[in-house]
Amino acid sequence: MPGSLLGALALGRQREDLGFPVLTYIAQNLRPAVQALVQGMGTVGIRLFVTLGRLPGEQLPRPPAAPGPRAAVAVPHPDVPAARKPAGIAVTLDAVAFSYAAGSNEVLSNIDLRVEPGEHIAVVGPSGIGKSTLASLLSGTHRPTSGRVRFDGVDISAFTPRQLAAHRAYLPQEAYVFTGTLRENLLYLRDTPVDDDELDHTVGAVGLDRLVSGAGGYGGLVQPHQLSSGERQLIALARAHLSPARLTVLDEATCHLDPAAEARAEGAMRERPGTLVVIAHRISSARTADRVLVLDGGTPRLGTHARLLTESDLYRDLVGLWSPGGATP
Ligand SMILES: Nc1ncnc2c1ncn2[C@@H]1O[C@H](COP(=O)(O)OP(=O)(O)OP(=O)(O)O)[C@@H](O)[C@H]1O
Repeated sequence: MPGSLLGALALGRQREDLGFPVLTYIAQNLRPAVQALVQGMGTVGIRLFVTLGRLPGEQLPRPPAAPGPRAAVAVPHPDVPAARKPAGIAVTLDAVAFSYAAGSNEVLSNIDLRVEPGEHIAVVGPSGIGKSTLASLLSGTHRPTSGRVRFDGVDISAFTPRQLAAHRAYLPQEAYVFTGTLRENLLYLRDTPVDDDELDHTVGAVGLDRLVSGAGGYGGLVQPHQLSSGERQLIALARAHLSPARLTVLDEATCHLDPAAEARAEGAMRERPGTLVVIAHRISSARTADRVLVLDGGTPRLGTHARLLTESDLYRDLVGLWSPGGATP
């Protein structure tokens, strides 16, 4: 691998949680050719097949700061449990469109979406449909070509990277861990003191206990290259759990964890106060979400798992193919 690419990868790792996922950009640059090949084969079935590689199940073999023009209107959605409403950010997309280059096709067109404060949304859809692009737009790492993204009614296009980082934690697939103590790594997004009780709570909830004891406690030194991909993801998840962010966007941020570890970590993020958007890596993420956003290239559908099973052919296909025994809620 050329030195410059290694340097760029290192830079991407350094900045990912602050909204500069250079590594993600590099990875995405390699995607179009592969996805063009798959899409060129021209069947929805093939695209679903690729997507199901990201939604593995037990029975399937793994296949290859100024107020914006619109004030925040806190109208709770009836599907959102009342106990979780107060703590999170309301995220709205108004007629959002995005293309990666001037004159190229829009990856996302005319997207209207409102995520309620404290709500947990899972995003599903065929490979290459724009889920990661949506995650980047929601977290402010990409700016819409047209339309607006708002946090609590405020257009985020004027936010500085520091302001964005104060509002939301964005975790892409490749987790950033740096050489330093475990405590330094865990508190990287935190600007207020944390006592060991709080650290213990997060570590226990996310499932990082074994790594903490292996490191000899929070003062133990962490070397990124000595950790597995899953361990790095757990550190990044614990860091987000400890952060003040009221919006967390997980873009396949648990993909290197086994199903049990993923369920535990995602459960911890779900219990944490705040709004949560998960680009679903397994269909279990969709089952546990308040609502699921199905991207299919047309108008996105947003609904509960149960409702989508009856109303969305694509969603039913995804769930049914994941679980051949039947698409049961
Ligand atoms: N940096 C980029 N430059 C140009 N095109 C890109 C870039 N990143 C993604 N794309 C294209 O945008 C489209 C949507 O990609 P995106 O990664 O958002 O889809 P996805 O649904 O997350 O896919 P997957 O499930 O495979 O991860 C794809 O056609 C992809 O090739």
